[in-house]
Amino acid sequence: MAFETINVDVQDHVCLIKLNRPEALNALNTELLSELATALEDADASDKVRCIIVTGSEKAFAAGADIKEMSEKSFVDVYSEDLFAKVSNRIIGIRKPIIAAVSGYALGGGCELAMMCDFIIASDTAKFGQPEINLGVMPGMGGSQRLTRFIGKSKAMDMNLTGRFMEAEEAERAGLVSRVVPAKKLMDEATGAAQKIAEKSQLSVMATKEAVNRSYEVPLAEGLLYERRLFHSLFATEDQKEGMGAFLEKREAQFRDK
Ligand SMILES: CC(C)(O)CC(=O)SCCNC(=O)CCNC(=O)[C@H](O)C(C)(C)COP(=O)(O)OP(=O)(O)OC[C@H]1O[C@@H](n2cnc3c(N)ncnc32)[C@H](O)[C@@H]1OP(=O)(O)O
Repeated sequence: MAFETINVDVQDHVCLIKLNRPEALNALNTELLSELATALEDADASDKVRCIIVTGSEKAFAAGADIKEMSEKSFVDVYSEDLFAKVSNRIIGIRKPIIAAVSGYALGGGCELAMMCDFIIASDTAKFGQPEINLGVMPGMGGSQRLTRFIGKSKAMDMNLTGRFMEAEEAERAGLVSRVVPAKKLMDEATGAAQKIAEKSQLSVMATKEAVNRSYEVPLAEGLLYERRLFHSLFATEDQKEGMGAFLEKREAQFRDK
């Protein structure tokens, strides 16, 4: 499928989705959000893809929702369309792992998009923020909820209420970002991580993603039970026999996703 606002490339089982509206710092308009969700769903359904990377440009992962597009909307428009919720639900429904490779600005919806991915690898130039407060609104795609769970109330309040940007190093310390690397090495680092994931059994990868995400939704006892059930269920797979057998035989495992 041909897309106008994103580029999609699949190599070695890794699908790279690059946001491509440089003239607007990858501002998330309706077209881009819809193309992104479609590309993610395509990758999720493809046998050729085992891990997904979402990235932007060196200057901007995404500078937020498209303010030009939003500026004329009324309550009735945004309430009826509910665009951000619809797109968010499509993104969080993806079962394969998604890495956000963030360089430059990840603001508003850009920061929220990165947080919907499974983990964030940032370049040392990355800047995260929820500056919606400066526009007379507030986050509408998870910035008041996910950010608070990721970095705690105090920092989330600070970012949401002052609209300040958080540099990569602080974001790593706060737990928003898993690794920070020099800008030039960002894509190598993200691709390396994606390839590592792509070598594992898809069954244990998907179950692990499901279990970690579950921890944000349910009390600990329920989460632990969910984890245990998934752990037990993996013993019904050939990949469990292969993984443990390979360890004992001191060889590389050859997973078949069965
Ligand atoms: C999803 C929700 C519901 O949570 C809501 C949101 O996401 S609201 C949006 C939140 N984001 C912002 O408020 C950030 C807005 N952008 C900026 O503050 C600045 O552009 C910057 C700090 C990221 C970069 O500044 P600078 O280097 O000076 O570049 P600019 O000249 O400002 O931008 C270049 C070009 O891009 C356009 N642009 C940037 N961001 C957006 C945006 N979010 N929507 C639409 N267009 C955007 C900007 O207007 C410039 O275009 P031209 O004026 O040159 O045509």
